[in-house]
Amino acid sequence: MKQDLAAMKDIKHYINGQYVGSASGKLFENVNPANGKVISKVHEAGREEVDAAVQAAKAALRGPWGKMTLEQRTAILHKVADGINARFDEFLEAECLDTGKPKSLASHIDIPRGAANFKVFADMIKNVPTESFEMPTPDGTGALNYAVRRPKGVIGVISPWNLPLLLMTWKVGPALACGNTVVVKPSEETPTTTALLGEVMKEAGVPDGVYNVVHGFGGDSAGAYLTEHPLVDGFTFTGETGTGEVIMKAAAKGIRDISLELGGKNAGLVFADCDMDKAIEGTMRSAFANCGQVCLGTERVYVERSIFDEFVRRLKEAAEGLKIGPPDDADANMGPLVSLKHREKVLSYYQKAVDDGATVVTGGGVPDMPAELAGGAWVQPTIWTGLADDSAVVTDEIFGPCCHIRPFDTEEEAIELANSLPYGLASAIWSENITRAHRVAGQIEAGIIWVNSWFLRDLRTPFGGSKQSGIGREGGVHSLEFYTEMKNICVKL
Ligand SMILES: NC(=O)c1ccc[n+]([C@@H]2O[C@H](COP(=O)([O-])OP(=O)(O)OC[C@H]3O[C@@H](n4cnc5c(N)ncnc54)[C@H](O)[C@@H]3O)[C@@H](O)[C@H]2O)c1
Ligand SMILES: N/C(=C\C=C\C=O)C(=O)O
Repeated sequence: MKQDLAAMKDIKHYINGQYVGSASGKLFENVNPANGKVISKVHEAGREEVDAAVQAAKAALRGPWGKMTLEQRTAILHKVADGINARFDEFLEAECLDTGKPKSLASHIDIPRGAANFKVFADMIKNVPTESFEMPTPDGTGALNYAVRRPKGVIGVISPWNLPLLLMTWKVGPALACGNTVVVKPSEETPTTTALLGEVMKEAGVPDGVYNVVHGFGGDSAGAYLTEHPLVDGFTFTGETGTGEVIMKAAAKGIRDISLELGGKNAGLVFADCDMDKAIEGTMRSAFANCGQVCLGTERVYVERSIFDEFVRRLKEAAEGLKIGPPDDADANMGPLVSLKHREKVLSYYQKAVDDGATVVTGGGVPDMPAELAGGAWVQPTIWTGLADDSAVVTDEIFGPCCHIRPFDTEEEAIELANSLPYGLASAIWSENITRAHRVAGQIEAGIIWVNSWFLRDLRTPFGGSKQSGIGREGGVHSLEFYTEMKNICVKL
């Protein structure tokens, strides 16, 4: 059963505990974004494969998985986490081949969190209480109410390409901990680690049909077929806001619940009373980490006027100090974008910035790379100033290694600027005046606020976006709320 990575040249669906190809024989290419070379061929699921996966997931709810005790289920999820860690290097290699991200990044974030997401929720579900109420009744004997949690059923999981294993297991971990079964449709850009996880699930003792994977695209492909399937009981989606709208519409047919983690255009607020070293280090990571392909990243930086010139100069210095290179380059701290197609989008904004009159502080184009990497989706880390607040570069999510820096004069102005867009995902506030930091944090219209930090993650906390950045919260008990149905039982005494 064990397929090493080399065998993953032909990435099949994982349905009912088996790797299966598409009946249509339709395949698409999985390309290495660091050099443009084809890594593998991937089977594109038709309605037939998606139906087989959903039927397997439905049946598994009534099989051994549905009959297991909480202890048995959570013990298996710990084994899944151990299985990922036992094959750490394979997952690392697969993730970095698919995304081009530096191994130094994926080995600290993507893969460890891929395992942790199973352990955290296996432990959480064992310790979360429900509720009970005693009530009086006219005849004086009273009644007892108590609530119990039950799995929602078959969960459709649709995940993005920027943190493929992390963001997929951030959903699959709690979904399985709560006793559900899943059908996962990973991004067409990054299929491998989701496919590989099927082997780990099998080895850990996850019964067939509990974890299913179908590959393909969105509209008119596997993604849409999954959201249109009537036997799916709920959907959890992470991706672009526009895609979230489409999925929400599909979920409405049959009244299926949705959890949406969507796009953002996050603001960093840098006050003159900040610790400049911290603010530069944090803003540099939030603008350029993962080649700027992090939903929580900062693409808008608002800096108090008195320190504006110094901040711009130092962030320029930091950006120009980044080492751009392929995953195996131990010194690289920025890889390529995920695809040439995504690079076209990012470079169109680089051009738009110039057309709109921006000052290009640094970057704005494509770096010179060695011949063997010339086919990769490389871009320069880029900083702009001088754009109008309504420039598309300042209002649209670009999802690349770039940010626009704008001065402000008052706290009220900074808050108004931060809240000026329909997005509301995350924000970072840099100030050593803790009263001010708390005051400003309470007024920013976003789901996730960091003060003097960025991407510091406690997995028990509520994670999600406001406004057009999402619906619902993941993390801690908030995930359990989505992946279970609460049932109240009232007993007349
Ligand atoms: N809020 C968060 O936690 C979070 C985290 C990571 C990424 N994101 C967002 O994700 C986006 C980048 O990821 P992406 O480009 O993969 O997003 P995307 O919306 O293009 O695709 C995400 C997933 O949805 C699928 N999909 C696309 N159209 C579909 C349809 N009509 N029906 C069903 N499935 C469909 C894709 O195949 C992919 O698997 C950015 O906007 C980023 O902000 C948000
Ligand atoms: N959901 C999480 C990260 C999202 C990153 C977005 O690109 C997480 O850390 O749990």
